[in-house]
Amino acid sequence: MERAVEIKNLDKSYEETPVLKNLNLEIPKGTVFGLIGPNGAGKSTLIGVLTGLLSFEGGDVIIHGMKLNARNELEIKKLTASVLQPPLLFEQFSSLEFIEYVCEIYEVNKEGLIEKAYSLMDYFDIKDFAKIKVNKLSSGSRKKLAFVTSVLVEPKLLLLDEPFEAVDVISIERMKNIIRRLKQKGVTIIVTSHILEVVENLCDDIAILHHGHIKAYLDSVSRKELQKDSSLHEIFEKYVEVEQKEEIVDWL
Ligand SMILES: Nc1ncnc2c1ncn2[C@@H]1O[C@H](COP(=O)(O)OP(=O)(O)OP(=O)(O)O)[C@@H](O)[C@H]1O
Repeated sequence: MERAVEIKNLDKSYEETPVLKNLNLEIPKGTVFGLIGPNGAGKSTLIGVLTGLLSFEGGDVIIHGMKLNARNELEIKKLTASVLQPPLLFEQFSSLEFIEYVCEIYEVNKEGLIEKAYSLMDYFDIKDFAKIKVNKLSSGSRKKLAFVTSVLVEPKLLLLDEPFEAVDVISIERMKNIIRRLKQKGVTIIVTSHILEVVENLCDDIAILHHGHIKAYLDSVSRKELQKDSSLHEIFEKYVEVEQKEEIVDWL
């Protein structure tokens, strides 16, 4: 199986604090990959490293066979799009101006682009905001605008950090439809989410990240085996060794 992403012995710290520790991970091409883990596990940091926005101290990150370094950075950025948490938007642009600006950076073919942008905005009920400034949008609409833009730049690798957070249930279903459609077209999608039901039914392989380590890698075979008797929620609890703390709120 070809790999979209290979991460070898990755070390990433913020100042003196290590966050990703000797992390190894391989993500198959053309799949939807779920990255789950408790708050502070390092999911956004890992996504940030993959976007090329965050530097790292040790190890190798290889995307589509290219090592992430100064020489390949631009080429890798061109084949990668992301929805970050919080989404990275330009506040003084209108939604449509933002889309057009990002598409220009990615050198997307302009023919039919506006029509495509409007149809996707319509699908996510943000068409009425096309001429509205980004800083006036609600948090859900901001997320949807970031998602729509990331689709329009036609990436080979799509990084989605909490794409469903703040998004209504109808739009979550529609995002899932688009993600499945992109997968059919051969795009690799990496998704982080705390909504395990969505991860469970959307993703192929799933990794559980905890304290900067991959605690479990669930591929289709191990998922079938483990999920015979347990839900993803139970598997998650097991791997992150959830501490029972009910007595702490006894006073309530
Ligand atoms: N810019 C930063 N400077 C210093 N520490 C940071 C910075 N960003 C994140 N951290 C720390 O790194 C650790 C991992 O954070 P990260 O945001 O990657 O986790 P996460 O798994 O995405 O969490 P969540 O589910 O809460 O979004 C946390 O301890 C966090 O406090």
